[in-house]
Amino acid sequence: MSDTPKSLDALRERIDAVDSDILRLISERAACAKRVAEIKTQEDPDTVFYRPEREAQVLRRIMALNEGPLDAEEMARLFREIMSACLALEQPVKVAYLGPEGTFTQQAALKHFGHSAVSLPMAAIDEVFREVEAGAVHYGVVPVENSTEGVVNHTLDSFMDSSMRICGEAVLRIHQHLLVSSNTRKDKVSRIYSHPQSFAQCRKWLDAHYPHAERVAVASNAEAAKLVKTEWHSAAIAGDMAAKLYDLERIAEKIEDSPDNSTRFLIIGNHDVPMSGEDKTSVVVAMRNQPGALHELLEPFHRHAIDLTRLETRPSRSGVWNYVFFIDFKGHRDEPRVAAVLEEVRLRAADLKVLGSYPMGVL
Ligand SMILES: C=C(O[C@@H]1C=C(C(=O)O)C=C[C@H]1O)C(=O)O
Repeated sequence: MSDTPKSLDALRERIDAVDSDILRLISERAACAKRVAEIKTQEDPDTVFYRPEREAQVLRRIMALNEGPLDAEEMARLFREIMSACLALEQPVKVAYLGPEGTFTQQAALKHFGHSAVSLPMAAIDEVFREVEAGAVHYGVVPVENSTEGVVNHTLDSFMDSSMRICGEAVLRIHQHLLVSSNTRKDKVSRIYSHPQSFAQCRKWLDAHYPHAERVAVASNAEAAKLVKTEWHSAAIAGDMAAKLYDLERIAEKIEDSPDNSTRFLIIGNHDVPMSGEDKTSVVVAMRNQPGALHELLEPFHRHAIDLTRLETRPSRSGVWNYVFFIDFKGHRDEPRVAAVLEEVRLRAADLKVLGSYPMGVL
């Protein structure tokens, strides 16, 4: 900016003027979003205002237009919050997540929907599914895979019995910290609480730094953080949200063994999402138990040059030696190429369920 003023007073004056512009523009944007909501209501009185594909497009556009000095992700996060606030004017999105409060899943929910969403903690993954199914909330957020520890089987299994659709995904970088309370004797830590996944993600660090401490697995990191408050010889492994919520001190930060430790979460809802331009599709397929079944299943994807992003095998609950495959791939079910593959797979499979086509995670 060549016309940036030089003195402190002049710069502050300039910032005030820019803030007035930002304020006016955000208000103008909010008024437009309100008007969109009115039009949607006229078209369908029971409409859900939130549109995952449109929000993904807005964020991608902002990231592409951004020229700095803020980086594109930081800018998109700001716009994420503006959209969240605009939407809440009409109807805050209600989201159930795998709780308790302070878990990484809550962090993922707020990252995806913004802080104006109403987030409600559930005690178990199937409860999240049930809340969405019952219409008590608009969406649910559940973890599905971690880059270090692999798949969350419980989430995949829940899809087998449910008619819920996948409406989005969110990927979160996971940083684990060793936390203590103000009562803890830091030199006397003999017990560490955490969720089994977190222990697994920090195994080498723990072996090196606390080889003799007892490791006690609990239902969530937030639960671990809570327990530490009551014991002078205990510490917990958990993330930032739990540390803040329970007012704990980090005595060691980012103790995960892998520097790019991340977890993928799925947004579940009860409707199909239109194309956003960069989408993924998730399906579950049951194959007849015969030689070459997996090859037969994957061949159409290869022939149509469809990019598989994940393949998981789970034992089917019906029949001892039958397997089901969870497959994620790039593309939307409304694209002719994807529709053609799905049709071929349907003919070869004992059963095919499309869990959803949804925008690839933006943030
Ligand atoms: C304004 C709309 O409704 C909601 C708000 C959006 C926004 O603030 O940009 C985007 C999509 C919807 O979640 C819309 O559909 O365009």
